[in-house]
Amino acid sequence: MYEILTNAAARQADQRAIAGGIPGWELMERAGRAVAHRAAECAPKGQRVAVVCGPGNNGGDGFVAARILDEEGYRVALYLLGPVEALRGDAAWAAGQWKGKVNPLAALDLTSAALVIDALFGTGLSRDLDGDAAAAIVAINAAKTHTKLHVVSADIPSGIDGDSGAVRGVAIMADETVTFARRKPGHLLLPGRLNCGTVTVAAIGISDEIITGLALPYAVNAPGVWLRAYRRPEAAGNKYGRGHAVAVSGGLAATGAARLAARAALRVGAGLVTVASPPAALAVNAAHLTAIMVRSVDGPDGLKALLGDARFNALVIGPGAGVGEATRGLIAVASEAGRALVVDADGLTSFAGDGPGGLPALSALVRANAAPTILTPHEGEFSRLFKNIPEIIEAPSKLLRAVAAAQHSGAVVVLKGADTVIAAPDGRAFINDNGTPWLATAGTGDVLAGFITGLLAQGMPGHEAAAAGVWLHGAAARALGPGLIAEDLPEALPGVLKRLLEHGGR
Ligand SMILES: NC(=O)C1=CN([C@@H]2O[C@H](COP(=O)(O)OP(=O)(O)OC[C@H]3O[C@@H](n4cnc5c(N)ncnc54)[C@H](O)[C@@H]3O)[C@@H](O)[C@H]2O)[C@@H](O)CC1
Ligand SMILES: Nc1ncnc2c1ncn2[C@@H]1O[C@H](COP(=O)(O)OP(=O)(O)O)[C@@H](O)[C@H]1O
Ligand SMILES: [K+]
Repeated sequence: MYEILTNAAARQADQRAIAGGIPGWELMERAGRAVAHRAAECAPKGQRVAVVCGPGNNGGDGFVAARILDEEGYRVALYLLGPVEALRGDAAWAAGQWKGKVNPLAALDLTSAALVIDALFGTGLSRDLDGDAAAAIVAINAAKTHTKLHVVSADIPSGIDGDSGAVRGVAIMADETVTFARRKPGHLLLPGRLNCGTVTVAAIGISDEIITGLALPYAVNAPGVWLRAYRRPEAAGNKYGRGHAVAVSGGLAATGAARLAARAALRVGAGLVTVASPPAALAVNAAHLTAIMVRSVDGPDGLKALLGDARFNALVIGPGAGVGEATRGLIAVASEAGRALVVDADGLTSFAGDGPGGLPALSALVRANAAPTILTPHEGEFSRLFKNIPEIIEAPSKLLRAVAAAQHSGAVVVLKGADTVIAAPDGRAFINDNGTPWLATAGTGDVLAGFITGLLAQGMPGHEAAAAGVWLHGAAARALGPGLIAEDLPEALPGVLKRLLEHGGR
């Protein structure tokens, strides 16, 4: 159930199910029934329900839901955008089954309604809303603010773009969204996710074989997509088998970020962790570290000497590093030494722009390195790094921006935020949904970079390590809740890992 259906893939899935012998009207009947059943759980029988229907198949789902709720004893009023004669195909069939009145959408009356079924637009939304549809949505959202009106959306809240999560002019604020077969990007990406309320996925007869056959490149970031690649410690193993991670420290006044990353790498299971410290900051780092080792490393040459020891197998460079030539040099050394590498924070900004030493230099390093490189930008760093590449910056969704950036750079790109996207250069991507706004606090990004580095040190492949790091970060944050600070996140990991490994994360 982790796969994500784009609008086009949802249409393909419907078509394959129909070709496989389930008539389209039956898919619609099941879709409408699933919406009606969810709605019936939200309000007692006898209540007034307003069903708003659009001109396509999403509207058809609304006609089915209206009929079922009417049969179950609700007082249903149905409103349609446009004339009933304009409905085509399965939607026309569903309208034919509705024996009640069809009111124009402009006549929408929410007085004393307990429920709204939103079936205006689903995956076929193709432009910004205006006119009667926009007015109805504004009225429904406004009514919700001063009554106990419960809104259930069919497939996706109307006005939300299923592929990007963007609001097309105006969009329904739903309490419940019942989608079909699998979630769409718009259920996971902001702002769409905030409009969905609780999302339920109804099966409607589209089989797992159909979904598998579509070879979908996108999935929700859950243990199911990376747990098989996670390396458990071996019964007869030792720390050397679990990798040696290196966090490269900034100068005297900027050492904390690397220590946060180092602590995270250790907690997530790297066998050994070393902070590579500029000589001037050695005493500060040494004074703050216990299980983590510290080594004096003077600039790129010093790092090159350190990496003469092949056991240092994964590095994080960028937190607290400072922007410029020296940081670029460190990244070049790690990359040329063929090490798994997480480039974060100042490491990313050091390659901003497309001049010499800019993004092309970073991409060349990434492509020449057989080990994985992970870039972990937040939106600001992402814009700085890719600002001159229109096909990345102007891609129509956060999902596609991250995918384009991964394909362009050759690196795994973790585009952070409340809806972090983890994209691989082969075009696959995961969207994360277990974050919490309590993560919006200083240093949590350094911890994330450390989690990923620690997983890479243990030999996890790049895309899976990045995805696992993001999920564990979110799970640790949820386990802590309000008041969390970056330092807490690695300390919450043992409980999260225990639940994950013993009960699959539940
Ligand atoms: N057989 C199928 O294909 C199934 C489809 N289902 C439902 O069908 C939906 C997709 O149906 P459609 O492809 O017909 O698309 P929609 O029903 O989402 O909307 C398309 C219709 O809205 C119009 N439209 C698009 N944007 C508009 C705007 N901004 N203002 C005014 N009109 C606009 C289009 O011209 C078209 O008539 C899914 O979301 C799902 O709810 C389900 O019933 C399951 C089966
Ligand atoms: N509202 C939010 N919901 C979920 N996660 C968030 C939210 N805001 C920030 N985060 C997460 O917190 C981390 C912040 O990283 P970053 O911006 O690099 O901060 P810092 O540089 O202070 O470490 C990222 O993993 C990001 O995805
Ligand atoms: K809808």
